[in-house]
Amino acid sequence: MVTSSAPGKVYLFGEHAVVYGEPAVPCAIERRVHVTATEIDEGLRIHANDLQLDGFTVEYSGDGESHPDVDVAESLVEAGMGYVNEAVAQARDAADAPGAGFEISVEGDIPLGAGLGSSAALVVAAIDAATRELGVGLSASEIADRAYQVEHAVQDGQASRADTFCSAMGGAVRVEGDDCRRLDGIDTLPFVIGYDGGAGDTGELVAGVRDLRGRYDFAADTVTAIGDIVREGESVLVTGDYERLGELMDFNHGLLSALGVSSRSLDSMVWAARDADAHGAKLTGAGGGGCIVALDETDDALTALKYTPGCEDVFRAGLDTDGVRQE
Ligand SMILES: Nc1ncnc2c1ncn2[C@@H]1O[C@H](COP(=O)(O)OP(=O)(O)OP(=O)(O)O)[C@@H](O)[C@H]1O
Ligand SMILES: C[C@@](O)(CCO)CC(=O)[O-]
Ligand SMILES: [Mg+2]
Repeated sequence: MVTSSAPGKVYLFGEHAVVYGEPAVPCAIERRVHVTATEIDEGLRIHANDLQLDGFTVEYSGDGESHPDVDVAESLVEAGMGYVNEAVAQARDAADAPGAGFEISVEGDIPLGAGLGSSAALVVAAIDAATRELGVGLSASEIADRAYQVEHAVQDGQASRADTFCSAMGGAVRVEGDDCRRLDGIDTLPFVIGYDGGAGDTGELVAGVRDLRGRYDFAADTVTAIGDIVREGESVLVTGDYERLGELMDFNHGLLSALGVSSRSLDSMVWAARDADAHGAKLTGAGGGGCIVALDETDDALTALKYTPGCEDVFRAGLDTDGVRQE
C-alpha cells in the first residue's frame, strides 16, 4: 500500500490566456489531495468520500459492476471518476502492467471545481501512488507529463500544462505552451483565499473565452494583454514587491472579468479584499464561481472576507514549495 499527496494551486497570473500559448504563473498551496493505492487481483475500486454526486458519496467499482452504495446514473459516476480511471491507465502503462488491479482511496482538503486545481492534485498523486505500488519510481516531471495527458483527455482537449506541472513540482512555476519551469527563489507569498462555495464548469468557461476571442479582435487583444501582465509580473515577483504584484493581480482580474469569466460573488470577494487594503485580488482558475486569491500579509482581508456575503469560507494558504511526495 502506498500513499502519495500533491498540492493544489492558485494562479498568481495568467489563467485562460495560458490556453492560447501565453505564459502563466501558478503557485502551489498548502492544501493537498492524498491518494492511497493498493494493488489487488484485478479491476479498479475507488473510495472517494469527498466527492458527492446528487448527494451520494461515491464508492465505485470501475470493472463494470455497479456498487450498491451508488444510486446515481452510472454515467455521472463515470464522469466523476474519469480522472482516477485515466491516472490508473497511465500508471499501468508506465509500469508495463496492463492488467494490474487497484484499490484507490482519495481524500483531500481542496474544494472541488473551485479553481484550486483539485483535479490536477488528484491525478498527480494517483499516478505517483499507483506507479510506486507497482515498483516504478517516476520523476516529478514524468508525473507532470502523464498527469497533463490525463487532464487533456478528461477535459476534452481543453487543458494547459499549468495545473499539473505546478502540482507535481510545487512552488511557483511558469508555464508557456510546452515550456514548463520552476521559478527559483520564491519561498513565500501571503495568499488569502476566499471561497463562495460554488464551482465553475472549466470546459464551458474555456469555450466561452474561445468564442469571444474568435468573434472580437479586442477579445484576442485582451488575452495577449494578460500575457503582458504575466511577463511584467514575473520580473516583479523576483523583487518581492507585493504592492506592484497586487496591482498587476488587480489588472489581471479586470481583464478576466472583461472576458466574462468572473461572477457577482467572485467580484464581491475581490472588492472586499481590496477594501481591506490587500495588495491585490483576483479570481483564480477557470472562474464562474469558486475562489479568489488576495495578497495580504495582515489579517485584514481575512477578517473582511469572513463577513462578506457570498463568501462561505476564507483561509490563508501558504506557498507550498513541495510538489508530489510519498507520505
Ligand atoms: N478529493 C477528491 N475526491 C474525488 N474526486 C476528486 C477530488 N478532488 C478532485 N476530484 C475530481 O476533480 C473534479 C474537479 O475538477 P475540476 O477541474 O472541475 O476543478 P478543480 O481542479 O478543482 O479546479 P480548476 O481546474 O478550475 O483549478 C471533481 O469533480 C472530481 O472528479
Ligand atoms: C482556465 C484554465 O487556464 C485554468 C483552470 O485552472 C484552463 C487550463 O489552463 O487548463
Ligand atoms: Mg481542474
